[in-house]
Parts: sequence; C-alpha cells; structure tokens
Amino acid sequence: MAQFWKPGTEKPRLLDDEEGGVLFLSSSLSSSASGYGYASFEKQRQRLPVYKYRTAILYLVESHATTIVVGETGSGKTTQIPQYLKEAGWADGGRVIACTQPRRLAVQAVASRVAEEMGVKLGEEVGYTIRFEDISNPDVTRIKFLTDGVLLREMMDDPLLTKYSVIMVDEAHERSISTDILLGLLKKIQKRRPELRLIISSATIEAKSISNFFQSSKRRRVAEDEELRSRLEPAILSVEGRGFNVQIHYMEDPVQDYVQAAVSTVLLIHDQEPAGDILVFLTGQDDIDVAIKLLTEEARSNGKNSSGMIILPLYSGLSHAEQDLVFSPTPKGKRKVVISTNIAETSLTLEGIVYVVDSGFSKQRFYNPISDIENLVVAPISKASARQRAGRAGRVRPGKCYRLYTEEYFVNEMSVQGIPEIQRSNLVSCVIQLKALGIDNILGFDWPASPSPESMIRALEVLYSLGVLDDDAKLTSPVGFQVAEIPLEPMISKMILASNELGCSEEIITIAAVLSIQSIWFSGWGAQKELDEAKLRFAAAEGDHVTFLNIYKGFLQSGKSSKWCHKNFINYHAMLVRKAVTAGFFANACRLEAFSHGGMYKTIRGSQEVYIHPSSVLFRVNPKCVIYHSLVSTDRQYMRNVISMDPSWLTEVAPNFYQQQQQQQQLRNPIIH
Ligand SMILES: Nc1ncnc2c1ncn2[C@@H]1O[C@H](COP(=O)(O)OP(=O)(O)OP(=O)(O)O)[C@@H](O)[C@H]1O
Repeated sequence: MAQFWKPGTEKPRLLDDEEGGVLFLSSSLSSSASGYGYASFEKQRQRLPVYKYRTAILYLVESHATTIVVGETGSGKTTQIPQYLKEAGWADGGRVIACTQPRRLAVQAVASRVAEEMGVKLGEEVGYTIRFEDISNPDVTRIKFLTDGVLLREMMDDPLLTKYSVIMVDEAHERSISTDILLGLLKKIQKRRPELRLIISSATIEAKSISNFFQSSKRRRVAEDEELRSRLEPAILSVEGRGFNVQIHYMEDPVQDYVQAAVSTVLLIHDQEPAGDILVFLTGQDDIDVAIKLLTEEARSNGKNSSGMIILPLYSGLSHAEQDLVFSPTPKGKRKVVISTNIAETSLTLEGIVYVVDSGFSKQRFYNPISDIENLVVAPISKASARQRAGRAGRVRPGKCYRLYTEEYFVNEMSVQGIPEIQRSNLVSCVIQLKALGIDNILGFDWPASPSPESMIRALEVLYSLGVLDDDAKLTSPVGFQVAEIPLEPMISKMILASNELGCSEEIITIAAVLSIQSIWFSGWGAQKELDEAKLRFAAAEGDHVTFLNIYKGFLQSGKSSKWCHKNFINYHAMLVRKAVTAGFFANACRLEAFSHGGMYKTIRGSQEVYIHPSSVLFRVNPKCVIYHSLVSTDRQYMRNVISMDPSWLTEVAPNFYQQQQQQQQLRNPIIH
C-alpha cells in the first residue's frame, strides 16, 4: 500500500510550491462556494480571480502590442480573457479573437465551456478548429479557439493573419514546437501589423524571458518615437489569487513502479476519502492499459468495492464517444477514476475531480541529430508540469494531489521548466513550414529558444533528399510546395505524392490516415484477447501498413471474418504500396543484422541497433530489410509500424540520399552488402 506523508502530522504552511511540503493554495474562492454549481454563469465568472483584473487587462491590451499574463491554474485566464476582449469590442467589424492551445482536447473543451458561458451555440459566435475538424463559421465566429499548429497552417493562406485583432497564445510555458514557431512568426507579423495585439498567457511561464524576446534591442531602436517605443514594450500582468485549496501529499520513500503505486493510491483514496473523482497522470496508452487491468484485478482481489468505481482511460487516440464519457457527470454514488496521459495536464476542467495522482513522468520526445533518431521516452516531468497537474484539482471545490515521489525529490531534483520541444525534436516538419511561409534564412530566424544547428542541418538534408528543397534550399516546384501544403509529416506527404505515379493513391491515403493518428486499434481495455485475435485476422505478410489497408477494406465491406481476410489478401498491389512507403520513409530503412534477441536490425543511415516492436505483425518474422514509421525506446530502440522492402528501391527512390550514404559508409566500413 502506498505510504504518504500525512499533512496532519505537521501544521500546514502556506507555501510557495517550490519550497515543497504541504501546499495550500490560498483560496479566493471559499469552499462554501461549492454551491458554485448553482450560481448563474455570470456570478461564477465574477468569482474568478481574473475578474478583478478585467479593466487592467483591457487597458494593457489597448496600450501594448504584447501583454504577458501570468497567473495560477484555474484563475480564469483561458475562459475569461477572450470574453472580456469580445465585450470590449475587439471582435467588432468582423474581426476575430483567437486563442491557441497546444492540445486538441483542450481546444474542444475550452471552446464548449466558453460557448456555454456565453449562451451561444458552439460553432457560431464561439468556435474552434483543430486539424481535420473545423467547428467554426467564418461569417459569425468571433472567438475562435484553435491549436497553435492550426494557426500556423492558417498563415499559409493569410500570412499576416489579418482577420485576427487579438491572438492569445495560451499555455506558452509548455513550449511546444508550434508555440515557439508561432511566437517567432507573431513577432515578425507585429512589425507589419502594429494594430495586432498579442496576449501570452500561462500559469508558470518565465514571463521575463518571453518579455525579453518580444523587446529585442533591435525593436527598440526601430521605434523612434516615445509612444511607439512604449507600445512595443511588452507589459507583464500577474493575476493574484487562486482556485480552491489543493493539499499536496508526497511519498515517504521513492517508488519502484509508478504504475503499481498509482493503482495502490487510487485504492487508498477510494477506501478512505470522501466522494470525488480521481484523475491519475501516467505516460501513455500502454501503462494506462496496465493500470486499468491492475486496478480492476486488485480491487476485486482485495475485496474492495470496485463496483463504486468507473474507470476510464484518457489519451489522444480515443474516439469522441470515449472522450465524452470522461466529461460526462458522474452518476450518484459512483466515483470516476480517469487514467490519463499529459493531455489532461493543462487548460482542462473535469468538474468532478477532487483527487489528482501524479506519477511524476510523461512521454517526451528526444531527438539525436547525430544518429538522426527521435525517441519517445518516459522521462521525469518538470515542476511546471507538476504544478499544472495539481491544478486539475481545486477548480470547482477543494482538492488533494498525491505526488508519487518524495518531497525531497520535488524540491531538490525536479527541474523547474522542461526543455523546449524545439530543442529536442526532429525539425523536418518545422523547417518545411517555415520555408512554405517564405522564411528562407531558417538559421537566422528569431527563435524564443534556438534549436541546434545540427538538427537544422539534418532537417535540410532530409528535405533535400526528399526532393522538397533545391540546391539553394528553396522549396521545389511542384513537389516541395505540394508536400508543404499537405498538413501531414513531410515523409507521409511525399509518400502520397509518390503513390500517384505508382497507381496506388487510394491505398496510400488510407495508410497515411492511419499513420497520422496514434493507433488504428481502439483501446484493448478489457478485451485484449479479442483485440489480439482481430490483429491476427487482419495481419498482412508485408507489414503493418498493409495490415491497415486490410482493416480499412474490412470495415468498408463489413466482412471482418478471417475467411474474408484470406480471400482479399492482396500481394502484388501491396508491393506497390510498399514502394510508395519507401519513397517517403527511405531515411528510416534498416537491415537485419542478427537473429539474436528476436532479430536485431541496424539503420542503414546511422548503423543504430533497433528491433521490431512486439506489437508489429512482423515481430519475429524478420524480413531482411524494413522501413519503420517511428521508434520507441524502452529497454531497447523498437521500430513501430514496420514494412518489409527491397533494398534496391532505396537508390531508385532516393538516389542522392543513399549514394551519399553509401559513400560515407564505405569510408567508415568498406564491406557493405
Ligand atoms: N467545464 C467547466 N465546468 C465547470 N467549471 C469550469 C469549467 N471550465 C472552467 N471552469 C471554471 O473556470 C475556472 C477557470 O478556468 P480557466 O480554464 O479559464 O482557468 P485558467 O486560469 O486558464 O487555468 P489553467 O491554466 O489551469 O487552464 C476553473 O477553475 C473552473 O472553476
């Protein structure tokens, strides 16, 4: 059973988070306001800490090009500021107020909440746009929530974002790659559109560094007259006041297995704490599935009343219906246990949540430009994230947060902020986006945090090999422009274009769609055996990509029997498909080196050791040469979504890339097969 330090053993202190210990967020909303639910929306809005700053915010936005708003979680920044701006006339005359979020789920949830508070139908005055889903109407939408990635895409049609009067970049502290690109581009746009207003908001942002970014000395020199200079000077506003109390508990000793510790903590809460839903932060679908299984089994075997718990997963691959369950009210007498990735970390209000369990980990991208390998690894979160997670409790009533790490670790070892995503990612998509927006001097681009030159060079190299950039590093016509226009990874886009010539566009578009989502398999939760059987039924000898096709066709024809699967096994056609995949993903080619450990491969590009992931239908089949879609790192580097291929295709589809590669390898290692 999890051992937590009990806050009752020491007098609770009013502490700043960094100091650790019991954290009582000072409350400007009293718990008697748990009658909150009954108050009118207007009253609820007025009780939020940000309300007292309404005039100040509007004044600063009027008088400064950039306003940075810093405030605690739940103070009302996201839901209220766009409404204040609308009320003050910033959406008059057909103009639009934009509010960006790093995550799709947050965009949908916040837009629904604001539409509800304003008493309007979602998609009309208040709308949202996320990739592949546009619930807005250009004629009537005045407040638009969107992911930062979608706003970047909008710049391709309207580089100065002319329809927006104010753009609020929310959760900037997350430093997603799209947020950083957006900040760099918005700074450029401001020079051309002095009337555009920016609000950069976050609970934990390092306001000073963003402020410095927006007021470089060059900008100050450009602004000669006093008034202009003062307008260009960013304003920083700190919203004081927080939501309800959130009591923080730490582990007495470090935990060996955070999934097991999370399960024990949920059972402890369910057993000992009063009513209220629980939100658990784990890292990904795999450990969420394990936790759900363990939780169900342990509750049953301990004789605990598991029937009182409604256990729900939350990650980005879920269907709308599954996501809706998480947001729906908890039936009386029940306790919802939502087990989530960090998609629930920012901006979300799940009304019934009273308890948060924080594993202290999340899946993070790490890219090594030398080996050209990008990994999704389970890594410790930062204090900023921990604070956001705790902030999911205490939004509509007081709450508790159980951190599955020690206070000592939190205070002394946890980093204050995470590393910006741009400094730990493959930059291929980022570079092509900037090129498409006419930013030719990528290395000289004004970044809030500069990416490494090695990553930049790697990205330029790959884009050149894909035929997307020419010798002057400009987009090629038509391929480069076409690839940039498709809102997918450049390799997938190139694969689609290649399929046209190879006569298999329909199939490739199906595969591209599957690769662009997290998983074609909906959660195997509670039905792992059936899921495995289904996978086997649809499996194709050529690899996962062709398996996706089989599934899709099966769906279309509604004949999902194994008999149907055998009858429609398409070999020759699949070969074509594989060649098109190779045309896009040639940089991810690997060769079988040894049969040890179930088949050891090496990347042709960098001679890195990699293995086929057990979830692949090619696991233990071990074709001689394969192409993978992505890598995950656990005890080893595993390739996910793998397809077999003929190595002779490589020099055919990517002559520059592989001839150069072969020459380099011959220098290093004269024997290559
Ligand atoms: N769907 C909802 N149901 C009930 N209350 C809500 C909902 N959405 C927001 N609220 C209320 O509004 C408050 C402010 O939410 P908002 O998202 O604007 O805060 P925020 O300052 O942006 O915080 P964060 O940075 O954590 O997202 C919440 O703490 C909660 O009290």
